[in-house]
Amino acid sequence: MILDKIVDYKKKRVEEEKQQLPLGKLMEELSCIHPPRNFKKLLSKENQLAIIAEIKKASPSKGVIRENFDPVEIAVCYEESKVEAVSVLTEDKFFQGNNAYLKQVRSITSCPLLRKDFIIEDYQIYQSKLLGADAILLIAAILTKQQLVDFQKIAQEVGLYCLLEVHNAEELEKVLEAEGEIIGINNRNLKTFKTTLKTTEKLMTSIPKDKVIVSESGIHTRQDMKFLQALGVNAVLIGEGFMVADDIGKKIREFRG
Ligand SMILES: O=C(O)c1ccccc1NCC(=O)[C@H](O)[C@H](O)COP(=O)(O)O
Repeated sequence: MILDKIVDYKKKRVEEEKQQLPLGKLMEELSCIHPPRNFKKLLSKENQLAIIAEIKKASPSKGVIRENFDPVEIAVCYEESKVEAVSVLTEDKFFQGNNAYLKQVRSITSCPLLRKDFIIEDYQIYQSKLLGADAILLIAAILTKQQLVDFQKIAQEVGLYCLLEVHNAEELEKVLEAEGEIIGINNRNLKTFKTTLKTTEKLMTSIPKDKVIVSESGIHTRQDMKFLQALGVNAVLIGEGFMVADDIGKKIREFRG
């Protein structure tokens, strides 16, 4: 499965990153920790479907999505369009992302930033903070319940929110046991790459009302937004739907209706 390949590569990549900047040195650079921008509050506005807009050049399912890719230009457009948060893909091999993109985007926007990567080690959590993230993604499919608990604790200590991602009932149970507060339902089946919003519709019913719910992947139209809002979802995470647009601002206005 693609996740296994991504995780295998990630393990090697993190080892290289540790050689370049060992944890001790990274922690020294983190000596002054700023609180995160309020990712959770911005996603849970009453009567409004919040948008997390993703900066995503390529993906394993689609290959290159945006040829003319300038992360800073895209971030400026997202900020001008008043999205609630921005997600920056930093994974380099499968998504053609880069840690530098997160740093660059941080320097030009005050929007809350989600670091979108495959977190499998403590090191990456501290690194996310240093790169300027306000939130990180924790994927239940690649982490144990204990890792979800431990990683959330570290994230809280350094001032990062966590978006805990699930795709099925078993993963959701794990995330609820780990007391995740912001739950992302990934509509993409990572075996087939197919997306269906029915995944959100189905899993929503088992999520307590006090959680913030983000529907992720495969959201392509205003109709999709309306469908998810009617279900009671708090926020959507959209990558490809914006990345394929010539005029991203216009596309966001279309999605908002
Ligand atoms: O996008 C993929 O093909 C993919 C494959 C394997 C693991 C993760 C993948 N996507 C990561 C994401 O979560 C999406 O980038 C995000 O939800 C936005 O999805 P979309 O709007 O469909 O681009």
